[in-house]
Amino acid sequence: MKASAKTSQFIQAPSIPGPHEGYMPGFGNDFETEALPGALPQGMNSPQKCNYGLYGEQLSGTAFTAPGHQNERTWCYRIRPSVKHTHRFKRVDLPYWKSAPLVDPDVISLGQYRWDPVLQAGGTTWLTGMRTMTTAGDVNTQVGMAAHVYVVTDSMVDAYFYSADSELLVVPQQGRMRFCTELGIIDLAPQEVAILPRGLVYRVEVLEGPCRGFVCENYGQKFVLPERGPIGANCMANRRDFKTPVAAFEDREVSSTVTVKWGGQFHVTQIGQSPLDVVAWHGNYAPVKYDLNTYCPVGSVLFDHPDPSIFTVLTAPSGVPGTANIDFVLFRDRWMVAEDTFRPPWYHKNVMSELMGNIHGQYDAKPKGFVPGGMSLHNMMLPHGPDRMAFEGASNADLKPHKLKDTMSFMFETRFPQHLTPFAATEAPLQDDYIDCWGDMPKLFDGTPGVKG
Ligand SMILES: O=C(O)Cc1cc(O)ccc1O
Ligand SMILES: [Fe+2]
Repeated sequence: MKASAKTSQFIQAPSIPGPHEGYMPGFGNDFETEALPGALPQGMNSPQKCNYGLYGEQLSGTAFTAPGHQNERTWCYRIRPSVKHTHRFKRVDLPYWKSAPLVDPDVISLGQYRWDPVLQAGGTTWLTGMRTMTTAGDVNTQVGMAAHVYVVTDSMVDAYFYSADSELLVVPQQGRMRFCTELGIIDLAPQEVAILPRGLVYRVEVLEGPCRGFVCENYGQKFVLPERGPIGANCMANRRDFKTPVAAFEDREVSSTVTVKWGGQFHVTQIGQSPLDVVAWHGNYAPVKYDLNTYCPVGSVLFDHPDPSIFTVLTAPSGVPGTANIDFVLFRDRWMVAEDTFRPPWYHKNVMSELMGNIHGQYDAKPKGFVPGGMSLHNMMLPHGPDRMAFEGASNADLKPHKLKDTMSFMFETRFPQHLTPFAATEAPLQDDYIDCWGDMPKLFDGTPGVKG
């Protein structure tokens, strides 16, 4: 695949190996990083004059008075204050990037749905290539989420974006992208994920295209690591495997645009320079990436299939304990060892809504039809489970230890019903025959005791 033009023009301290290699480990740590020596004030946030003539500016990710363990903010030392970047807005239309609430009377959302991978002609950027599949909750009251699929072929050139509405969890499935952000650079490939915090300005470059993947747009409280409970201090996602970029900045005076998502609408402003001009920063509100292959799955070691919450990578709380606004759940390669057990996911009806995407390989409950790049939706209280082929295979399998190889799928699970967008219902490659995968499930019951089928 052809690499698109690269536009990164960052300046970093000579000791830092290179934009794509400079990351700091930890989740929610208090980091400090500077791209020029001495740019970061020590012992205080607001000196009368900052070194290098920089401006000090705070980015508040939570309310000032949020409890200490949730309070997130970052102090930026930048060439210009952000207010010089973003004013005099004009409304722009990005017709495929939708926000909740969006309940189209012509669209039926209840049901079991599955889509083939979305394909698109070229010429799309991070903004124009975003296609909303479902929305849930309400962007204005900051509850719920949207699930998107993107196809991106072109880099954003002198064009920048931020979402005031949401943090974005990015799950690439194909291609490689670079997120050039105010706080540093994240390179992202399939089987990695990134979180772009609410309010953070960035542009997206295509390193190897076309790029396709999924985005969970979280309108609510930020993603955190789930409680491990009796599992203890280790396994599942470990904090040190999350990587936050070191400071990197651009000092470029060139006519540019900043597009802002705010209240479900998009607005653009024209500026005369790159807004990625943060030379140094410290704080705990920052973008992060995570390699899904570092996720240490814990599962059944004797019998039965535990609830999939055992595979939660990240959870965005809703305010109701244990009932997430969003859980991000990973089904990766692992050993299946349970004895005398139907090993795939059980048949299920759920108060939560389950949107799944396939990143790589085959999913055990759906050996056919749920392909990499594809998505499925099993909405609130809509039954689902293994298809006939998976049921028959697993009911008759020789239950020796078996490794599920070449498999990586995920779930965005929300407590709110997910509403299909018109794009998901009509333009996207919806599989009309999806529910037929259960249509010919045989009746095995014949009134007599004993094992059947
Ligand atoms: O395949 C699914 O739809 C998700 C799922 C996974 C699992 O391990 C148990 C139940 C369930 O619905
Ligand atoms: Fe389920």
